[in-house]
Amino acid sequence: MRYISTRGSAPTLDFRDVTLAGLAKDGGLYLPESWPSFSAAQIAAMQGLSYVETAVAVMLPFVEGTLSEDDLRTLCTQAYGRFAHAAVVPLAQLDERNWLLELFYGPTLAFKDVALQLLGLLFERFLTGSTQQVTVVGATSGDTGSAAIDALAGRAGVDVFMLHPKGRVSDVQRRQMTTVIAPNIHNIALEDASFDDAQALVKAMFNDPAFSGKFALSAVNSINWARLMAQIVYYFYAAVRLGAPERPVAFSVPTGNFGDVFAGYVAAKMGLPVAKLIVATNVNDILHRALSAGDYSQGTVVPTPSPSMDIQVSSNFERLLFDLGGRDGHALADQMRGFETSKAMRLTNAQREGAAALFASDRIDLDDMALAMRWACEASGQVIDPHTAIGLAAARRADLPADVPIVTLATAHPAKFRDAVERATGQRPVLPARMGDLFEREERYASLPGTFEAVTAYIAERASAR
Ligand SMILES: Cc1ncc(COP(=O)(O)O)c(C=O)c1O
Ligand SMILES: N[C@@H](CCOP(=O)(O)O)C(=O)O
Repeated sequence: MRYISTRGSAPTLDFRDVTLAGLAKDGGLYLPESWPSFSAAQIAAMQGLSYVETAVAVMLPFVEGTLSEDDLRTLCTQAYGRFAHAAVVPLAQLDERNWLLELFYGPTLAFKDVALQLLGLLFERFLTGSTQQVTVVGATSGDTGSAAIDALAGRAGVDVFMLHPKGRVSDVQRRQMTTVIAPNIHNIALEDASFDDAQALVKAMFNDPAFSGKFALSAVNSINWARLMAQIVYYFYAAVRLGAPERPVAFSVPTGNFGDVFAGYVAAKMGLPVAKLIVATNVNDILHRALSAGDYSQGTVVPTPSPSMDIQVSSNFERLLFDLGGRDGHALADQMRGFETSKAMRLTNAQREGAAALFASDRIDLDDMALAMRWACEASGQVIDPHTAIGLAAARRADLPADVPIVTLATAHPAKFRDAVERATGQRPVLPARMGDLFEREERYASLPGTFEAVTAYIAERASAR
């Protein structure tokens, strides 16, 4: 499989190089040059497969030419062996039509582990025995950072610099990052910054050829294709358990950077019968405005109890616009440059019509989020986190035929956001025993102004030039 950039002028890469590359050299995002597809019979054959075997079946076409089927199976067995549930990502039923896909049984209690546990092993595999060293620069609103740090701490050949907006992540999220004291892990709290500021800094570092070349930059955010590839798997895994390929299934996805739901789009492109992908945002609603009215314009980020979705520039939306717009990299590069200058953009008719065929969207405010948390408790005794609640609120008011099951992606364990959960439900979720002594551990991080100069100087002092 070869990978191409959304902006049409970066070199095409194989799976190994795309995994280590991060942002493409033309500022675009990589994606496969064509979508692999499965027949109904091949999807039916996934019924009854374990999570690991489903992962091998779904991901094999994407790694072709770089990893053998046995290599992929070994990596998936190791990655998903760390999950604290035999099903890896179990389904829980809420009522006749609503289901939760619980994606938070990994080491850091959020769906990011599903992809990052595998990505950590892929980095190790691709760097072991080579003289290549990489510097991972990442931006996080809490969950990517903790999952990436768990996956990469202590690994040879990789330094990690993780930027989070100071004071805008939960205490559990922050401690999961800042208490990992490994020589290759560097946490940076950006003062007076949002996640968007952190993400913009990461992209600026990639777009500075001198800096990115000198330090061999690499990415763990969902700009990295391998992140999304690993997330496609659970759409197949859930849908075949609920009757696919005979029965279409809808998914409601709490959304920020559009990575998780883009993986659902890819699953549909690969032949999975997806009735609808519901894009659920909090009040930081750029994606809802884009999908419902064609208006992709950046607002000011408002801090909410679902901090991981406090995002107003959704990186992976570019991948969707590219695919829906006929994969014209030069036209998309113009459109994205316009957005970068004016902070606003209109979707083309082709993009709007293409999106409307598969996507619905909703914006969930604080009251509706809290109502969904209380409903889940009352309907089935489930305590859910604020991000999952946003997905569930959107699922419950989606306009879909009554016989279509709706799977809400449960993206984080409620204990990661225990203050917000307690405020909404009166119940304080307890951190799983495997989180051990998180609140007793020493924290270590640097506080820096959110400027390119301050952050690159900090990285340059600590990362060795390659
Ligand atoms: C708990 C949680 N839910 C939902 C999201 C949104 O996912 P995405 O950015 O892939 O849209 C995130 C962060 O990305 C998250 O950490
Ligand atoms: N919600 C994310 C933000 C980064 O998104 P990513 O999927 O692009 O890594 C987080 O928790 O850090």
